[in-house]
Amino acid sequence: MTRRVVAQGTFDLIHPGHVHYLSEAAAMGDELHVIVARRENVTHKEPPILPDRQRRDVVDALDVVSEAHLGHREDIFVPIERIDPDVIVLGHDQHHDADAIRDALAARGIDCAVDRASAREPRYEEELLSTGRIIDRIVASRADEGDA
Ligand SMILES: Cc1cc2nc3c(=O)[nH]c(=O)nc-3n(C[C@H](O)[C@H](O)[C@H](O)COP(=O)(O)O)c2cc1C
Ligand SMILES: Nc1ncnc2c1ncn2[C@@H]1O[C@H](COP(=O)(O)OP(=O)(O)OP(=O)(O)O)[C@@H](O)[C@H]1O
Repeated sequence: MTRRVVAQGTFDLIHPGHVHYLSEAAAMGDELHVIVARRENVTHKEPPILPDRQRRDVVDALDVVSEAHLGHREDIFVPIERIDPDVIVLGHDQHHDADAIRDALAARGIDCAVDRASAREPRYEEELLSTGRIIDRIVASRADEGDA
């Protein structure tokens, strides 16, 4: 039987933290499906710079990813019902509560485990493992150039 795994996130500017998360999730099964958040649903932080389709296409092109799907606009469990995964792997810092997701899955009669991935720490001083921090670095560096 094919074991399907689901991972999810915004994936605005891809970095090694994303690669770590997706590789770890892929190793938990045979097929990795990634749900890429719609811009309108990224409300807990700055919205992504890149368009929905571009973020989906880049994630889809990664070797460890079987298929990347743009998320549903209103109901995050619609893609889950369609993909029918064996396990949903939350990112190490994703704000979603694992028990709340387990309860919602049970209420819909979806038999699926919920697990959490590990964090990847920087391996050298300058390594940036956060989209928000990469954008901050770009903005600061361009501002410095403007001052010069
Ligand atoms: C199980 C699960 C399913 C999700 N499905 C969707 C979805 O269908 N559409 C969507 O826009 N976001 C969906 N999300 C939410 C985003 O993937 C994401 O968690 C959030 O909006 C982006 O923030 P993050 O990159 O900090 O995780 C889902 C999240 C989880 C945990
Ligand atoms: N350093 C990291 N180690 C492990 N997983 C990571 C790392 N960075 C991001 N991820 C995971 O990748 C997924 C998508 O991350 P997301 O698109 O929110 O990017 P991000 O770099 O965490 O964003 P930001 O830092 O701007 O909030 C999330 O589940 C997140 O936990």
